[in-house]
Amino acid sequence: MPAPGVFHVYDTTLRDGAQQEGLRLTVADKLRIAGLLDELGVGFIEGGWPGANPNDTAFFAAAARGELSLRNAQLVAFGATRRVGGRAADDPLVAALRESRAPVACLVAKSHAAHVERALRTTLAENLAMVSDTVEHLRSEGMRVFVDCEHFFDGYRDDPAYALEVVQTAAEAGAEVVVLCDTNGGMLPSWMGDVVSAAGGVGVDLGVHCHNDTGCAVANTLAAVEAGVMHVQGTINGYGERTGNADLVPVVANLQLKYGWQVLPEGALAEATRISHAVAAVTNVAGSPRAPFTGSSAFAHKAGLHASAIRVDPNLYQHIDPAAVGNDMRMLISDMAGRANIQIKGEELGFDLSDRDLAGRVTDLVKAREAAGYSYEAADASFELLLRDELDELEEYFRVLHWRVHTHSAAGAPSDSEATVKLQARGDVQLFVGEGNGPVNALDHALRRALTPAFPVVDRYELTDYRVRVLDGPVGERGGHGTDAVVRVLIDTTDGERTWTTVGVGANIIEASWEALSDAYLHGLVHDVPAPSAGTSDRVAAGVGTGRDG
Ligand SMILES: CC(=O)SCCNC(=O)CCNC(=O)[C@H](O)C(C)(C)COP(=O)(O)OP(=O)(O)OC[C@H]1O[C@@H](n2cnc3c(N)ncnc32)[C@H](O)[C@@H]1OP(=O)(O)O
Ligand SMILES: CC(=O)C(=O)O
Repeated sequence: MPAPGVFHVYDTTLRDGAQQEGLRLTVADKLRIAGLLDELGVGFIEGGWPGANPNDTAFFAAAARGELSLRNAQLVAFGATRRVGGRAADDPLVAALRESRAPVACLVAKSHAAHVERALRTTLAENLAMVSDTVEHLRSEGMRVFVDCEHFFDGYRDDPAYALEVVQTAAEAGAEVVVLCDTNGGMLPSWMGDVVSAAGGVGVDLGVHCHNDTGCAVANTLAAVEAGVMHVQGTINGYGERTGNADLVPVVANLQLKYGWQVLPEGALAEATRISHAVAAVTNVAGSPRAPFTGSSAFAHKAGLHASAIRVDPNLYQHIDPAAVGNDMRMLISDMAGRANIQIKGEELGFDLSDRDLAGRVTDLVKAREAAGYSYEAADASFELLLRDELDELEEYFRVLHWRVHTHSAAGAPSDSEATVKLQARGDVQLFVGEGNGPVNALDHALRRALTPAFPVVDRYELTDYRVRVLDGPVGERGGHGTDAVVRVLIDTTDGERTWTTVGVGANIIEASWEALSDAYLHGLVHDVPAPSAGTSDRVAAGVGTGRDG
């Protein structure tokens, strides 16, 4: 396929993306996302619909005041053709497009005859007049104009002559690009080509805007490109109305890495994963871990057979080098692991597991522990502790002598928990009490206080997540159910820079939590403190700390 001359990468995250259920962007969010889109190197950023709501109007005003400076992209104001029976020059929403001071306007126009007659409730001729009047007016005001032909594909199937007449009218009025929209997202890739080719006969540059209702938004976009469109619209992380829009990163990654078209500035694609995740942090709507190219699982390998080939050459089980989109390969440890997974993961963690017997032993241990309910896939830190233990490289930072926790509740008052932890660290015995708003919270406070005299660094550790999963029971045994089931607890801990996850399993949720909790501290210490020798002493440093405010 020949490389295109001028190809438009057009992002509509701030307009159609914001039409996603549960997604709400402030002006500051929009400015931040626009900056990220510009870093990705898209050519056009559709900022919203000025005049339709105060937020979008304020965003364009902020951009016009210089609060947004774009290196690569042009800002686009979205709007509609003028109202039925009016004049574009007098239409308040058309005025808002002019006043947005964006250099480009993108107008949504009806192109499906049934929509004109039933939704717009006007004649086919008046709709054509609305298109030409609005395009000509904005062109005469010095704006570049693109036209989004809403429901184009459905409209073409119903009444091809009228759908093409709308394209022709927009082109003759001065639209630079006419965008064919699969508004209801019902198309399939093999249906795109003929329709795009027919519209191509009009002789104007065409674009495509696909929704994902058949799960084919990216494929439909690429099919339209193959049929000749030179302008692709999409959103970061596929955000958008209903099931979303075409995810722009897979679209551009496929164009660059598969077709060999340089559609983003040199080097920008390698920022795609960072930018996709940064946009998700602003929207507070996480992208899917399984998102092609940018998802955290996109290059994660679990199966033993895959890992054994990857050890020879990662390309044997990867369609691209993850670095091309700024992502990383990850090796997962689970009961589906073979020696190769363990060896690769071990090397990643800095251990030499080239010895096949040693790697085999660790593999068997992992499988046995997974059968008992442990899951190392999400708990890298516990896997590292298991590995160190098996290699005799796990020093005893502290020895727990005993712990206990109890919870009291009084009628009408919130329940309180109190935990006691007695341990030995750096030769001293520490006995501390912690209080908390639940048993795990109280245990955390007591353990932290007991460790602090020997290891002040633990003050930086913070538990950020705690997840419990009820399991069927160990393989081969009749599992408990309901309140006597085996549970798995996963705890995420951070020191402000690094985050690690530990796992605990037990029939008693408190015991499982204690295992995950004490391993979380142990893992932090292994990384932050040179290995001590535990030593012994009769000295008891006792104190009582209240965890609630600590
Ligand atoms: C396919 C897409 O996703 S396009 C983008 C859709 N995005 C949005 O709708 C979000 C922003 N929209 C809004 O804030 C509001 O709908 C507004 C401000 C645009 C209009 O609000 P209202 O004046 O209250 O009208 P309402 O939303 O009820 O109906 C839309 C009107 O626009 C008309 N209309 C629809 N498409 C077009 C079009 N392409 N050109 C001109 N008029 C149109 C409808 O016929 C209807 O007219 P009516 O008021 O005479 O019944
Ligand atoms: C314009 C647009 O968002 C659509 O047709 O889906």
